Amino acid sequence: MKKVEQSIKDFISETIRTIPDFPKEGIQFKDITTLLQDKRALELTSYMLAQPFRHKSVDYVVGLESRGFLFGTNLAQDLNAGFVPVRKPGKLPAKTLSETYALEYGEDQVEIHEDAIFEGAKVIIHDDLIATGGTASAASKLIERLGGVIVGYSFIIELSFLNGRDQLTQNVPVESILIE
Ligand SMILES: O=P(O)(O)OC[C@H]1O[C@H](OP(=O)(O)OP(=O)(O)O)[C@H](O)[C@@H]1O
Ligand SMILES: Nc1ncnc2[nH]cnc12
Repeated sequence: MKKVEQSIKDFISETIRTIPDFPKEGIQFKDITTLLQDKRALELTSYMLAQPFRHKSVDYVVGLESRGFLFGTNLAQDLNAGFVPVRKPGKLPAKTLSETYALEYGEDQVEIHEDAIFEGAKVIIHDDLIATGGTASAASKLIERLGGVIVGYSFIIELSFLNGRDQLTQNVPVESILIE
């Protein structure tokens, strides 16, 4: 990796704080609010998220509620794509598809508007963090049920010891700025 890229990663990493035992005992919670507060980290994170996909044709960036919304719309604009939210249950107003999944802590459900993407659309799934991969995998199923084609995954942080990437659609590039 280029030296400058590594120093950007080191800088971004330093702006993220780890909160022990939140929201449950044993979870080392990665808090990106401190990254968001820092205008340079904010700009560099946007830059680093877009970098691997700049020359790819992308129709939509799908952002996962809620922290996947923070950089998701910006990433969509950088890639000349639209933005589609995947939300927690009962939040989207029109007709939806749902998928249930297991979290690192607990269980949840995600939904997408059934008219959100067209058949054959090229989609990048973005979230702040991948842990077990349950959320991104459930979102992948929603997109594939709508006939979308996942062409990339984009995360700020990957907790690689949880092997979340094994849950994702195979043979699709997974781009994480920071791998722990
Ligand atoms: O890979 P997984 O094990 O599925 O975990 C990752 C998900 O967990 C966090 O979201 P959370 O459910 O805490 O919701 P929030 O973004 O609304 O805070 C994170 O932002 C990811 O969406
Ligand atoms: N350790 C963690 N930190 C922040 N968000 C998470 N979502 C799942 N696990 C997490």
